[in-house]
Amino acid sequence: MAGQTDENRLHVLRHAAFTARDVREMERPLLENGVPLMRMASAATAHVVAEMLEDEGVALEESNIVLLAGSGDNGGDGLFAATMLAGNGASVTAVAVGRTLHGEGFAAFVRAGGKVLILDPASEIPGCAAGFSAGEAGERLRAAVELAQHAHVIIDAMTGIGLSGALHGIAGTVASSLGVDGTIPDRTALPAGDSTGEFPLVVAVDVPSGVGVDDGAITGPYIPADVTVTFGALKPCLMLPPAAYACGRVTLVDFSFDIDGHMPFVEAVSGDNAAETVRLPRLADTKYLRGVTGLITGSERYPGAAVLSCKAAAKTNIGMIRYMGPQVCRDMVLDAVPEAVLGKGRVQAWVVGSGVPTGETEDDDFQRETIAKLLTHYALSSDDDPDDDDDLAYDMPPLVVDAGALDLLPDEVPPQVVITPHAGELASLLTARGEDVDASDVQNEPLHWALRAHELTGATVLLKGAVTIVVGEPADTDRESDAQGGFADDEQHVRVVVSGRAPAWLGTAGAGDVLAGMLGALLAQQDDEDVSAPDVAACAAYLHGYAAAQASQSDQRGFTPPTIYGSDDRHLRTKLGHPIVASDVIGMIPATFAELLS
Ligand SMILES: NC(=O)C1=CN([C@@H]2O[C@H](COP(=O)(O)OP(=O)(O)OC[C@H]3O[C@@H](n4cnc5c(N)ncnc54)[C@H](OP(=O)(O)O)[C@@H]3O)[C@@H](O)[C@H]2O)[C@@H](O)CC1
Ligand SMILES: Nc1ncnc2c1ncn2[C@@H]1O[C@H](COP(=O)(O)OP(=O)(O)O)[C@@H](O)[C@H]1O
Ligand SMILES: [K+]
Repeated sequence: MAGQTDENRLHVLRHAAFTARDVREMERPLLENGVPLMRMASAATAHVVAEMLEDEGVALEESNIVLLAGSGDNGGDGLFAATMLAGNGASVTAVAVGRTLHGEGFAAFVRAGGKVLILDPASEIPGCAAGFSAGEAGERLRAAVELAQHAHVIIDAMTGIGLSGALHGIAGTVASSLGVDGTIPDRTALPAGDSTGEFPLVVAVDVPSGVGVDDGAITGPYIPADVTVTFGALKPCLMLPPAAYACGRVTLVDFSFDIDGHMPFVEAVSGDNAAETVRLPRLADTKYLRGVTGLITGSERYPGAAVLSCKAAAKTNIGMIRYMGPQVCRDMVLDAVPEAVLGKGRVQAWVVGSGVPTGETEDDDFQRETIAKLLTHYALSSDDDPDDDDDLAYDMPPLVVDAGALDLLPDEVPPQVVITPHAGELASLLTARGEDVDASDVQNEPLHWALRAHELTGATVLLKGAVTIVVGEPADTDRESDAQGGFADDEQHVRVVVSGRAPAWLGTAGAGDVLAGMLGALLAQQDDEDVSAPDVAACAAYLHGYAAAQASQSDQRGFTPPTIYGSDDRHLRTKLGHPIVASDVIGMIPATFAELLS
């Protein structure tokens, strides 16, 4: 049984992220017992840096390393790591970006022969002359940036979980000179978060300094890392977009934290989770018991979306699909899926809007009218004044609202309504509700805006991207407290789940239609009320991503669970894969089920 427990713990460590506050709570008892966490953190960091140099064929004695050190414990971790590297022959310069340096770390570093460059004229670091002129401060800054640009490795230890707001001051200037300012990482998608191997390699200590630790937002300067060595537990920024794209490969140093005693703030779905949401056929099943999905998708303008959504749904383990749409779509759907049933009837879940143009257009009026009529059954009265119709809305089957149906969403809906926008669509939905936001704001702070959309509408929000974020209510939420406006006020009450299973090859026309169909089918087969809508939605994104990975033969993912420091699975370069079209993803759905269920 011990093995089983270890396996569970490992799964949680690799798929759950905890807020900075919880991480501090988890480290406290260990620190009180005198466990030398900083020494453990720095030894692991030094080891990872040495391994990276070895991988690139650079001997430690020949290497130039620049440590960017802040004045907190993150800088302390960096200084002790740098001490070990200097002690083993590396040439290491510590650049102090704050006014102070961790006392013991600094003393050890100097003893090991490390060099120090201080940038702040007002700094108070023993033995380092300060009070230099503004001109000299500028010279020193340029020299530090130049040194770092020509190093083999930059160790980024400016800020860790103690960051507040965007990086400012000297740390901010250093980060924007060496990295980027406020833009999301623009890098080639390589398997296992691999780097291109170009110097300087960047190793982030705990987290890349400057990214939003708890929300993964990018609002200021930071240095994208090739590798992040993180301590104790994953922080949300290592999992949430866009910060996760700035972390590179992640190594987690297990400090034996009491992870069971704390609620993760974000969880990444795994293959096991996805398999659990699949309803296995039963001996006495009928097509109706296996679930029926109704789709009102496609239009005269975009008939292909009807085919993609219907075919994807039909292949995602259900008994039947019903399709409603214009003649051209009906013909194409029947051609692609002769099993489809046309017209109205009982369903266990709906999918609406994929391939339906937004706004008023003549051709598609009928499609939008049908969707609008269906959506009225999901409209809730305002929070303060629940009425009997709300019960009917809560009793409606789950509904996926995609693309051209998003602007028809009622003001407030129950949580079995899952909206599936990309960043631009979420920005439009929020703008229509009075928020001042555009698509790039959503890309920079996706969690914030997904939470806002959930709070405003009550819907489960699936925000698409390389890492897809889903927010909504946990399974055990009771409706009475919702009606009193209880949800979303307290972030603990909101479930945040991500899936980063897909390779970037999936960013191709029609991929969203395929996801909508798969999600509709996965919702139709749920007969366990303990599974929350956000979990089902994230698992649909996982299955979709997995099928895309199979179709493109790619090992690249938006989020790769971390390697546990000290385990044997030292990183191997894996398959990059090849381009695909959305139909290829549908073709791989059966193989995905076979693989995940075996
Ligand atoms: N978890 C664990 O188990 C263990 C954790 N450990 C390590 O401790 C780290 C946490 O250390 P911490 O608490 O000292 O805070 P830290 O991240 O160094 O940040 C404070 C510094 O950042 C600065 N600063 C803040 N905001 C800023 C801004 N916007 N722009 C610019 N500067 C800003 C702030 O400056 P100030 O505001 O004081 O001027 C101060 O200098 C943690 O991440 C991990 O590495 C390990 O050693 C052991 C085990
Ligand atoms: N860089 C990426 N990496 C992985 N998956 C991606 C990436 N970009 C987009 N995707 C996925 O591809 C799909 C695109 O959907 P969408 O934008 O709605 O396309 P369409 O409207 O053409 O169907 C989403 O599931 C999204 O998560
Ligand atoms: K850092």
